[in-house]
Amino acid sequence: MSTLIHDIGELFAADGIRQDAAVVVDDGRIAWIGDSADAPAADRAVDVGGRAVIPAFVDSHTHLIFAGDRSAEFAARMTGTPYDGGGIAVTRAATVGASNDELRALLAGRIEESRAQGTGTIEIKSGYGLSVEQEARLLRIAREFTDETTYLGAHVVPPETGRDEYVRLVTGEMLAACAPYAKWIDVFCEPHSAHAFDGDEAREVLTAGRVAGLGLRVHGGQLGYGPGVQLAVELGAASVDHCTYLSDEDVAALAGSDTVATLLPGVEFSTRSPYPDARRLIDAGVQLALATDCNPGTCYSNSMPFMIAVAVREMGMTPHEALSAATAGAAKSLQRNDIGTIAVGQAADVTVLDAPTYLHLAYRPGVPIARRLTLCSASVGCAESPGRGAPPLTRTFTHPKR
Ligand SMILES: N=CN[C@@H](CCC(=O)O)C(=O)O
Ligand SMILES: [Zn+2]
Repeated sequence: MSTLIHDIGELFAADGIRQDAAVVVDDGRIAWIGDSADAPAADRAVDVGGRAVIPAFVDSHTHLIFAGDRSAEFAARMTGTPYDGGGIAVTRAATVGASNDELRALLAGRIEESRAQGTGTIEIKSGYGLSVEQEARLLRIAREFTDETTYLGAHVVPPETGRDEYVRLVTGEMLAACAPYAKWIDVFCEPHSAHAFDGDEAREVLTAGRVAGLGLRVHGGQLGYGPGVQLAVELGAASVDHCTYLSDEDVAALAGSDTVATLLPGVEFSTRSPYPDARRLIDAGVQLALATDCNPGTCYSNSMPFMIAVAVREMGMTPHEALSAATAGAAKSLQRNDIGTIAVGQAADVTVLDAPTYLHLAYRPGVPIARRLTLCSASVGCAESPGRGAPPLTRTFTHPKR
């Protein structure tokens, strides 16, 4: 069934921003893009009333599968207690104690929240199991929701196991149990945390993951300067995430590489830390992504519009750069060329803004204007906010430039 989406006030297309545009979707793919006035006939039509349409956000870094609550840890941070990764053990205990159905329900609810804020593709990491059975269980459940699953057994060293023994487990039996459910392997490479992994340990983890056929991702430069970024580039990781603390050598290595630097501004917001300098990276030619890192410790927000607003306000990104990083950049970090842009042939995964222009993403922080468009064979609609419903597409907008 083909669908015509028309009266698009502003279309954030791969070849530039178009006004008064229309898009035809056929069989889940974008089949035609042009002026609304020239739109061909289709089996059904959706009038978006002058709203802006953008690619659905790609949230390329989340830890969405967990149980428990760490709001008290957040409150303590706001009065000066620094983050060091120690709270991961608290989430582990709650997660291990939750049944499969409880975890499924928690994850489904968080994904529903993400969709209601305009997110299409979501990456999900394990990392709150820290044993063979529990890590495999988390990935099995996450796989029910997304193909973008990441094995993060190397999140922290659990207290009951020695460091060397744990690295052996993560690179051996645990990897074998988890690899069938994972596309990626990740490691928290952070010499500034007693709980995380140093450069040599991270290298062992990533090398073993690569041998098992997994793509590489790295948590690097979150709490201080360290080897994570250089290691990611050297091993050809798809992405190195956080990049809050970067030496000039780190920036130069990223600039000459295919490794995407994924910035996670919700973490700096929620840990009251200095933001990464996105401008420095863009000016050096580094490819950037923006993602939420949604997790119970450093950022319990799955709002991509919020990340865009913070990146623009605090990190020197233009609204265009921030939206591109949250869509095309994040798609690149997942090595996906079918999502993250609006162009003929791409997956028809788009988000409608209750606004005349994408600039409102940063201009109206905290206002729920983004909704992923769902194109089911039976119906067309916008993802609903849990308990609140989607605003109907009845209001119309006139683009400010017209
Ligand atoms: N830093 C490592 N992992 C997460 C935080 C996990 C937690 O504190 O529960 C992050 O990306 O920030
Ligand atoms: Zn993370």
